Amino acid sequence: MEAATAFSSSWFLKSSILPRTLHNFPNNYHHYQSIISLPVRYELSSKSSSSPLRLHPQKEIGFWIEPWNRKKAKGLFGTSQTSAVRQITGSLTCAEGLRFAIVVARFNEIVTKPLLEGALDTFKRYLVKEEDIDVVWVPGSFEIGVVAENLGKSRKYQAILCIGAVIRGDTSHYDAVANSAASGVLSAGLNSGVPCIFGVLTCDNMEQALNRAGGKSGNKGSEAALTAIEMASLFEHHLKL
Ligand SMILES: Nc1c(NC[C@H](O)[C@H](O)[C@H](O)CO)[nH]c(=O)[nH]c1=O
Ligand SMILES: CC(=O)[C@@H](O)COP(=O)(O)O
Repeated sequence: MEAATAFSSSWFLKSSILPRTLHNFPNNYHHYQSIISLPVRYELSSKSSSSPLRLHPQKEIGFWIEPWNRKKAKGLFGTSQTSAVRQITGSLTCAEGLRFAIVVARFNEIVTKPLLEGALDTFKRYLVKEEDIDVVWVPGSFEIGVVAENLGKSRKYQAILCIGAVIRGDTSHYDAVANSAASGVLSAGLNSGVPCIFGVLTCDNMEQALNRAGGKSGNKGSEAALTAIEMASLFEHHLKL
């Protein structure tokens, strides 16, 4: 996908898609919105206006290099791209139209609120519409799993983002809540078949937590939103049953 974006922005591909090549494309070529044939005797220039290929940076693009040209193409995309192995990843640039639920714990709200804001901001930057996001508040991180599983099973969302902050106290309660939150989110994903993302901080003290909620260590809510988009895209565009 990243390679395809680079193509569309700076290179002009003088070849055109060969129906023969499309016909020969192995297995699941229908997974891709566009398939580019690279007969390797391509010519590149920066004049993209008259390109016969309309590359859309927000669409998944599959590359098919004819077997007899693969040796020559080696190095263009790295060796793995030239083998017969298909590599599949979710995309961050196909987030439009995907729906997300965020389950957020009220406990340690001073931390979870900025984590939520970071997540919402990232969804916005990646073109997820506000109406495609539902935020569900729960009392504490211990409660996240059951709600996430329920939301996953509703089939209304492509990914569920779970946000919480477990901060160590004087007793072993921390371990119980942190472990329950982690296994709850994991089970929710496995049982519902919908990606459930672990955006729950497990910190030794409040300073560590605030640093990760928009402080000097970034915003883990924002990072978790990116993971949610990638996983939602992976499932929606490639792994749908
Ligand atoms: N101590 C923390 C909690 N504790 C509350 C539990 O999550 C739960 O709500 C309660 O045990 C009732 O079932 N929650 C956090 O999210 N973070 C904590 O540090
Ligand atoms: C992780 C917690 O639940 C925490 O608030 C418990 O604190 P303590 O161990 O001092 O009771």
